[in-house]
Amino acid sequence: MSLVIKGGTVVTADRTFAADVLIEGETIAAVGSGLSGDTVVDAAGCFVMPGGIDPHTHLEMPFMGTTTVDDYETGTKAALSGGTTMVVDFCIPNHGQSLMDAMADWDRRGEGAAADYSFHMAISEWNERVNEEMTKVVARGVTTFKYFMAYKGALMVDDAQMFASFQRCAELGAMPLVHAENGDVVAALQQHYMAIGITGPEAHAYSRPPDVEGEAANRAIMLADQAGVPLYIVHTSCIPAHEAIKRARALGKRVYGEPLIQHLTLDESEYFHPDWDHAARRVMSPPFRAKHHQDDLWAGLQSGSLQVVATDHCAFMTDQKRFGREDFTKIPNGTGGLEDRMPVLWTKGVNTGRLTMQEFVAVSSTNIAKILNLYPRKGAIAVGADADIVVWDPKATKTISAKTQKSAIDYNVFEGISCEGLPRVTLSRGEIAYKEGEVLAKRGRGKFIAREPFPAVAKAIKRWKQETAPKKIAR
Ligand SMILES: NC(=O)NCCC(=O)O
Ligand SMILES: [Zn+2]
Ligand SMILES: [Zn+2]
Repeated sequence: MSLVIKGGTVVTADRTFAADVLIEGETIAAVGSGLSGDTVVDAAGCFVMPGGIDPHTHLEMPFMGTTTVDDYETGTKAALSGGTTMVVDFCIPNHGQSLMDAMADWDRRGEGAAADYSFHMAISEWNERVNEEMTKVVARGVTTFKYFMAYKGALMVDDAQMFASFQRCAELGAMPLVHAENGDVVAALQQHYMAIGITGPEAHAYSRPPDVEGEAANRAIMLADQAGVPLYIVHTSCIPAHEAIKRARALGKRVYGEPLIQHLTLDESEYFHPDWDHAARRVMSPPFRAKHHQDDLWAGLQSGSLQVVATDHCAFMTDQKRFGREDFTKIPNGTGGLEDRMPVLWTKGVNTGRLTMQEFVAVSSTNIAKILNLYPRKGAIAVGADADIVVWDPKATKTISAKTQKSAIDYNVFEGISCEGLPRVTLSRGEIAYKEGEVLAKRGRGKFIAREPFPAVAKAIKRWKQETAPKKIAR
């Protein structure tokens, strides 16, 4: 069976051109003019782009005493409805749990996926067992490890643990990802605000100021450089963290930054809202920032110092947020965004002239496919690539509302935002997964995508370090 997407304009990260796209089975068989197939998808007036890849989600994740409500089924269906065809989710072992046991838990969760997915593995302790198990994790196709520099007493790791584990990443050709916030300072500031009686969601923002993120970003960059690994900094939300990344890149370090669609479009005033529920629903870490940080993040995407737009989709219901009614430190951290990332990014990015269409494709799909070693299987409109494609109607409009969303969450942090530019059809490995308002993809059709390590980067960094290492003077 073949399918042809006819009459559209193909947009990739580097080109825009009129072409049909022929799909045979799960992959792209031809890109050109006058193609025909058994099934025709009409793309007249539409852009045909690689499906989005969201590299930062927390589906059915136990966290802060509760579990996120979007599981792999509802989460990936929400993603498909918004033009995202792949997610990379965080596998987070319980304290003391073996990495491979945790992976088995996440494998079970992943069985519900309607779209393709992959994992990052969190490291929240360091010992011989973890050291050895990292090899098995990489052999399983999970080549990125996540380190939380915050969440003291729970997931947080210290510098010695990170450094040892980053060195192991270097040996394995794996890449570390960091949540960059100084967890000791956050914990102290949280205690301070509770002690002086500022117990509401506004204190969440007060206790996590931008410099706390900037310091941790700088520290993680230094540790990665000393260990000889590339580094990916998740949810880069503010000027100090972005400055750290810019400085590192200007010095030739392979450091990547990932702003979230929330940080690009929403600001800290949300936490000052008089309605407690409204403010608490927006509690996530790092918090939304003052507006001038947004301009800086957009500039990073424009200039290439930031490469990827993600969501950190971590959906807690209002009732779960209310666990922190008397104590903001108990509000589960996390917001939604999977189905809104692409429409909001298009509306606030392409429609305002902040991003070109090619830049949109780059930051929503192709760049992360390259960074995670998924390219060109994912993130490309090219012969042989998986047919993960979005047929994007730039004239279609909607106003975001929790009432009509696919996600299981009972509110939406983008509520009321009018979007112009939406998926008409989303294809996942050649199958029509979403069409004009309806998700057609079934639970369980999503596949786990194993990824290869990055030995070339590790080798290049190692070689350069040898080249530039301090040398004994022969006398
Ligand atoms: N971001 C957030 O607030 N929740 C999810 C966990 C994390 O990524 O820090
Ligand atoms: Zn985080
Ligand atoms: Zn996260």
